[in-house]
Amino acid sequence: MHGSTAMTEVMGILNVTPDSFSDGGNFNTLDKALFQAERMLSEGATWLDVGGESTRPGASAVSLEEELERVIPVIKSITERFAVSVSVDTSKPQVMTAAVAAGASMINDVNALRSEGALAAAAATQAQVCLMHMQGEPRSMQRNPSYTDVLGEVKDFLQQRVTACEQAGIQRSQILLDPGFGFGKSVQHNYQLLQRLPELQELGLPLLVGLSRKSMLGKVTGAEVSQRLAASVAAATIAAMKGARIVRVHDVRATVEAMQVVCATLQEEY
Ligand SMILES: Nc1nc2[nH]c(SCC(=O)O)nc2c(=O)[nH]1
Repeated sequence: MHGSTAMTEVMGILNVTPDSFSDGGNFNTLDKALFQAERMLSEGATWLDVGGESTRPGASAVSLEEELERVIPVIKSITERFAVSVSVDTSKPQVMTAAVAAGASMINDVNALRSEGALAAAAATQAQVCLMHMQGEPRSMQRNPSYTDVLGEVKDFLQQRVTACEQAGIQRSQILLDPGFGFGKSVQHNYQLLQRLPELQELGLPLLVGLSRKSMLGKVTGAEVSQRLAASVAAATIAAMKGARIVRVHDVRATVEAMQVVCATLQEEY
């Protein structure tokens, strides 16, 4: 029983890549992003994760200028208008610095601050930091992921990154950890990590997980990306029951209601 009186928080995904607002219409990217942000907040998200570079396997790289142009105006507008915590999904130190200056309060780095200058940039802000495990690079990570003990190796990697952060002057109280579902893992690896999530709690830091609409869910349901709501809510529920502090999702309303059921279940007293 991983009872915790605090309800698992829901982080809404706000991708500001060109294809993420391809629904036509005459709004510009910023307007669409603000509309989405407001909708996710009204649905109960307490975090919004703003990302300008897709980290899907095989995604093309985005220049620093382009990434700044995409995410900074959105982060600035959201934090000026709404009472919500914003994380920036980036691996570039310059984007980290600018995003926190624009109002972001978490740096969400799928590369766990391994880029040149990233540790120093994060340390210079007082922002929270999410360190995520990835085996290999987005371009090639899904070719042939292999582990002797996936949980043990993910845990060791995260511990090493925490140590690197502490040596750079980042406090443990600023750090969250993330096993990185889908980032250099087979379907089996992903489900082993989800099943053994409580063992990552032994690192003593809050866990953030991203399972929403991922291919590990498609593989077992046969559902297309847009048809993975039930599987995504189920996965978020399992993660929350196993101690996740934040779940990063596309479908905020449904997930918030699932978290309310988890919270009622894990409460000790009535
Ligand atoms: N912290 C964290 N950040 C993420 N950014 C993405 S992008 C791929 C997708 O959403 O399918 N996944 C994650 C995740 O799992 N954890």
